[in-house]
Amino acid sequence: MKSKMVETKFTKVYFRIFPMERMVWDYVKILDDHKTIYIRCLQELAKSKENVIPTFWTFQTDQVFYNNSQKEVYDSVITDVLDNISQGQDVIITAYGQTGTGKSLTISGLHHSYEDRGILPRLIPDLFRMKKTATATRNDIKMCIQVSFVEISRSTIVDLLKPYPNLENSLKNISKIKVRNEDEVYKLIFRGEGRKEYSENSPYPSHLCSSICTFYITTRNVAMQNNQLSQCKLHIVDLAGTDTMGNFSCFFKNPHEIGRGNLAKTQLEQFFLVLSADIPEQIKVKYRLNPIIQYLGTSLSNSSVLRFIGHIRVEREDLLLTISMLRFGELIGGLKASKYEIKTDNNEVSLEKMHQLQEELKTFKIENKYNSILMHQDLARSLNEERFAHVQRTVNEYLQNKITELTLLNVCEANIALEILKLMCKKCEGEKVKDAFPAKLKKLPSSSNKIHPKSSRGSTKTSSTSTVTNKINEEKEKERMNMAKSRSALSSVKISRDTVPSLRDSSSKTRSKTSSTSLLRRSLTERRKSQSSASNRESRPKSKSDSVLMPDEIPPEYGEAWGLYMKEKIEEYRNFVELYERNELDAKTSYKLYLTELDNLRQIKTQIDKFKKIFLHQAKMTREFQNMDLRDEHGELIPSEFERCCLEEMRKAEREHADKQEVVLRSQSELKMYINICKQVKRELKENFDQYCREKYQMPLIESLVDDVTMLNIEDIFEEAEEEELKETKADNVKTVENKEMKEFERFKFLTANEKRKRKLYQMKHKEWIWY
Ligand SMILES: Nc1ncnc2c1ncn2[C@@H]1O[C@H](COP(=O)(O)OP(=O)(O)OP(=O)(O)O)[C@@H](O)[C@H]1O
Repeated sequence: MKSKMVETKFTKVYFRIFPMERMVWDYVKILDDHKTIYIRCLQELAKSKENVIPTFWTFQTDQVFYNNSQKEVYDSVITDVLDNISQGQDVIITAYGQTGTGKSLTISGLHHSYEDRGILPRLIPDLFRMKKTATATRNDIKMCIQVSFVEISRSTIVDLLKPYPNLENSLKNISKIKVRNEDEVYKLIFRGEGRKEYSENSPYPSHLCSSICTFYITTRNVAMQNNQLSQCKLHIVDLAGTDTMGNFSCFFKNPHEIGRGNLAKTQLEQFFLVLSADIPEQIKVKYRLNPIIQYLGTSLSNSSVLRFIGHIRVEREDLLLTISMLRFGELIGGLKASKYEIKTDNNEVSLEKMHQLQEELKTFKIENKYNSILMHQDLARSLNEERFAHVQRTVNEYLQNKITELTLLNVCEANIALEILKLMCKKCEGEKVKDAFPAKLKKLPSSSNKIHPKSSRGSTKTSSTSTVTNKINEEKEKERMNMAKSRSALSSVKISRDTVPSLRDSSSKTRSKTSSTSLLRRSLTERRKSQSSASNRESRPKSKSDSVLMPDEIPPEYGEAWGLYMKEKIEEYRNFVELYERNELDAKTSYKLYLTELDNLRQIKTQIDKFKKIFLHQAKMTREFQNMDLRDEHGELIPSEFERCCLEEMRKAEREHADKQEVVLRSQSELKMYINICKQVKRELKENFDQYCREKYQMPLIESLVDDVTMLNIEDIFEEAEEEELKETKADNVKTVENKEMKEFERFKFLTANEKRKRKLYQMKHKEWIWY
């Protein structure tokens, strides 16, 4: 395969400035070209140097975004990216920067409106459009898209495409899901978004770890043997925010969480330092310590398309971090170009291959023609009397051991030979020869009458000539002679079953006919032979109640007994179903209520934290600032009015929190109760069925199955509730929203919320309550 080596620079670095209500441009300036950015030298900001002429650091970028819409950012960053992907080149798009500067908004924007959706949701329809264009013109080209979505902290990897708890030990176990349309990807990423780790106390959904969404795009030419044309990866990375302890922007993060973000950025920086150095040997993946670098693997090299979007603030307190981000960008931007191999002549290759394949196809076609002539030729037309006589002779000789092999030219001859053999067998058993000749032979043309005994017999009715009769008699005599000879030979003839498929089939039919016993026993043996219970379930008639109360735990062997039970004990069965469905409905309602209450509880908790960490702190600072350290006669500090108000509000919220906890616990036990009733109904139904089996067949259900009612999976009920919700949202949206893509985006949002709840629920189930 020919290829072209090109030396190109694929790295681009962008910066997005966080907008403020009142922007102060004293420390940061942007040139009109929107590519050069100036940052005030920090040394000059010291008090002693207040009146010096300001000097600035200069940084060159590929574009600086300030007050740009999400669409503008997307259009700039994605230029050429889709072309690179279609050529099979790996792409990494990364957002990095200080905490709360808009990385997640740029990358996902999933928590925002459709208009403010980020790069990831905008790329999805474009990717599928690309797939459509690539496959539209050529039927032999197929493109497959798979998705992975992971969250990486200091040293652990979480698979966001699996339900919580989804911690993975190895990169090999990360799921890679094939997606066929936008809807499927949206569902996955919205769910994954909900499974991420968020800060509990931040005023916006702040991510504590880095996340990577990867698309694996494989193009194949199905007409070729070695059919993979290209395979590439598109990684979309949202790095954890970096920060400094004590900064107001990260008040909700603990030192561990801040350290995690800083470490990720520092290790990446180190890696790029080595990449940019002129070292002859590329760093091997196994030396990449950081899990993000390991995960990105060979995609993280200077021959891939790299798009880095730095996020910065321009306030004085953030300048140090801003400069650090710009320097990081400068380092990436300065990466040396590397040689990249582009397959330039796919068409040439495919043409060459195409010629070869066409030649092969020609040969196959001719071979196939001959085969079909030999296989399907009609007996009456193609097997003339000489040939028929020859077959008969050959079979006789074979039976008399004169020859060791039966040479037959086609299936027709084989059929005739078999018929003759069959006939011989019958003769051996003393049956009449006359009636035993195959019906097919009657149809032979009249020319064959001379030889064909049955046809000859027919012709005797009409023909009066003695020659014909004589010939018939001769034939009969001959036949008799042959039979006598062959009788002795026949005892030594062994016809292998493998060479006669029809024999094999008929014998199996006979076997199956004779193996019938009682209903249940037969059902047991037959069903045991069948492969999986899943396929059995598919073949069963499906009614709603059947799916509810003919659960997996009843073995498929009991299927027929279950059918009879449903007929005979229908009243009892209906009662069970009714009770089960009523409780299941109650469980669903109760679950929804429980989640709402849980949400309320969380909100109150956030409010309490806000009072504790922000308002009270502010009140205290204000009092200290105003030097209002008033003390009572016992020397106790008298709180200011502001502090008193905050304390009062906080206590009120704490009382509310305690009440809400009570409500949550109550709804939790209510939910448990409904689930237990459902389980009980199932158990009782099984016992009832077991009783029925004992009475009817004197055969109980397997003991362990009666006792062990599979845990009624609460997640199943919730999944169902979720699906219902999805349908409802879909229906609602159809009424209100016009735009199709917008509808899709908005209707999947609740999936994120649901996943967050599920994660919380899991954590709460496995955690002890903290009482205030
Ligand atoms: N360019 C912008 N325009 C308007 N709002 C913005 C912009 N950038 C960020 N925000 C807002 O700032 C808040 C923080 O944004 P976002 O969550 O994207 O930051 P982040 O860098 O991902 O934070 P973290 O590091 O904590 O995850 C959000 O409420 C977001 O809406």
